[in-house]
Amino acid sequence: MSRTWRIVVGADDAGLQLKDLLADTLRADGRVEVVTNVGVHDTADDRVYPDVGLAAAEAVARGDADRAVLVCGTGIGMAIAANKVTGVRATVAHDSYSVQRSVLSNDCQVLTLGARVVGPELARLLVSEWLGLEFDAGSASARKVAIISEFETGGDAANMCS
Ligand SMILES: O=C[C@H](O)[C@H](O)COP(=O)(O)O
Repeated sequence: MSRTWRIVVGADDAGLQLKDLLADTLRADGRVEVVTNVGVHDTADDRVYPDVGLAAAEAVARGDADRAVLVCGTGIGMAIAANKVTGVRATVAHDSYSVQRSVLSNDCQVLTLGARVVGPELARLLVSEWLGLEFDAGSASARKVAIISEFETGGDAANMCS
């Protein structure tokens, strides 16, 4: 069996319904150890995508969770917000190949989805596939991801290319 994951889920008002569906899907999956729902929890919650995306990404950066699934209207705002947190790599992806490469090429810990772009059943399928993927730190992709991490922590990323 593959490893198990601690997952944070979050959404803004546009992504609330899909986020709750995906939280249920994740909780029913044996590969998921725990799902932490950082909201929004209802339509009265006026937090917007950066509020939720940053909070979820910080949970991943702290090591409180392994990964996050974040939903807004397009997935774009959540990805932008999550990527501002040091050490976090997030992307929007609505197709199987991009979801796969986001992990295997880019070591993304955060998958973002657009509730106004992707249907619920495709979203559930993509999240299920995503759970089965794990970055290989010994792969040729690792050196490329390391350049980004080095830049992020103030290192001389340009010299890592030579
Ligand atoms: O990326 C942003 C999201 O799609 C959000 O749900 C909608 O943002 P907007 O209301 O600014 O268009």
